[in-house]
Amino acid sequence: MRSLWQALKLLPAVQQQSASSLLAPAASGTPAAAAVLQQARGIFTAPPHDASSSSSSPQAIQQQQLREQSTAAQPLFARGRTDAENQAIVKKGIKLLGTPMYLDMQATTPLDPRVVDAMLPFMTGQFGNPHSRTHYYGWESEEAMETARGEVAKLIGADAKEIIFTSGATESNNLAIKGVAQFYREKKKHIITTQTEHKCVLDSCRWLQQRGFDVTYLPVQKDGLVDLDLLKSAIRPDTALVSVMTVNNEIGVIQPIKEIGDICRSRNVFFHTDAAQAVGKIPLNVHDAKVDLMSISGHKLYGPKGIGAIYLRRRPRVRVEPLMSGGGQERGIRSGTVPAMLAVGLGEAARVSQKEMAADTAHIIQLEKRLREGLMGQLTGVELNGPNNLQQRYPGNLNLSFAYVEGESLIMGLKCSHMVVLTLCRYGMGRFTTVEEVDRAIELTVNHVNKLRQMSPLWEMVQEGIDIKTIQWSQH
Ligand SMILES: Cc1ncc(COP(=O)(O)O)c(C=O)c1O
Repeated sequence: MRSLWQALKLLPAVQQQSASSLLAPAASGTPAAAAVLQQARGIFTAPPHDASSSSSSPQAIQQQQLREQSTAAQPLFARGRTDAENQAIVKKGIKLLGTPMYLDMQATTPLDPRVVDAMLPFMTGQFGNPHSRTHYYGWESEEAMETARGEVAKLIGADAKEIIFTSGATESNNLAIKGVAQFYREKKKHIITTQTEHKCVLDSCRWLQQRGFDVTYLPVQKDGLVDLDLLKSAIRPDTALVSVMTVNNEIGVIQPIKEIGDICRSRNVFFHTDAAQAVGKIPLNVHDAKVDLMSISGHKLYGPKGIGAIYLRRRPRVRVEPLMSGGGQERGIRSGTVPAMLAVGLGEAARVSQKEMAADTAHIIQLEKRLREGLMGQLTGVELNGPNNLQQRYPGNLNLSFAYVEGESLIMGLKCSHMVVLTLCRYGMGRFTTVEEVDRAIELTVNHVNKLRQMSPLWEMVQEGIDIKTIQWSQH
């Protein structure tokens, strides 16, 4: 029946159009959508390492030319805006200081043009409810949703049946922590996590504590890593779940999830990892790491906001109590219509991330080195927060402390980074970050740190050779 309907192709013409033709009607039928997209709308470009650029077909050459034109003309942050819009932003003082730049990739990442392309048909003609079983519109949405599920699964070495779509990592973390705790509550009442988890993990644990569960919040070491001996000693016979994030959003530390997985499996405890900052950025395999539950966020891997997923292991099976009651979609674990368009975006983001991971990593490592060396070469009193090696730290997150500078003033001056606590500055780089953006960040940081230090009495003392650790500070 289904194939008959498919064969009939009863689709409005618009469904057959690509993103390029929808956005740039004059250019329809010409090159791949990503290239036309950027021409038509000024959307950011794919980086030079995009695999398609290596081909020498006329299409690929044209794509490359468009990319170069666009990259040269406008930095990422400005792309997609008119000059007047950029001017307005400058006036408002938002983010811009002369040259636009975006270095907050932990907060969110821009959509990859390939993702936009994949999603567009599902914003227009292909609008069916993926759970509608009786007509073609439903089936084609369902098929696209299942393809996307497969891509997400592939990226983390899972089976598609183990992937449940959610609204993002916040929901996935809530579902993992509250869901496991509540499902196994008759036998187990204890959860272990760390003090440096994302707020949605910590708040879910607090929520459980208010309902009679016990939670151990493990401290981390100076470099942000979990102490495995401490973890082992914290596990109790009634421990249901250990939740430790894969990559930390503030300092980029990569936790030893394989070792944690081994410990948990050997003690018969489920292991959940919030991998929002890791999926699509570093190689992950749920079997190698013996992960039982994994949280994924679409907008951290160049996919759309408002979609995410949770990996739930089938063998040995992990069960969760759903957070919501409803139509029983997603195997009864997550009721509510899956937004097929967003799921398709997440699937494409996962596919592209897998394909680009090596190139992304090489690109980001170069940028990180340039930024770190650029800052440390021109400023003294700069310290790296987190491990000083890229086996244990994601390079797209460079978190630095600037001594003798009040952090808030620095952040206000830079308008580029994210403030963690005073004197810390997080620089978040990704697939679309350019060398120009990094150089601009170096220039601005050096200028502002020097300016602020000139106003700092502490800095003056240090310059005079006074060891400020020996000073007795008055409380008045
Ligand atoms: C580590 C971590 N977990 C969870 C989240 C929440 O993700 P989402 O925005 O998809 O709910 C974030 C995003 O800031 C994050 O960095």
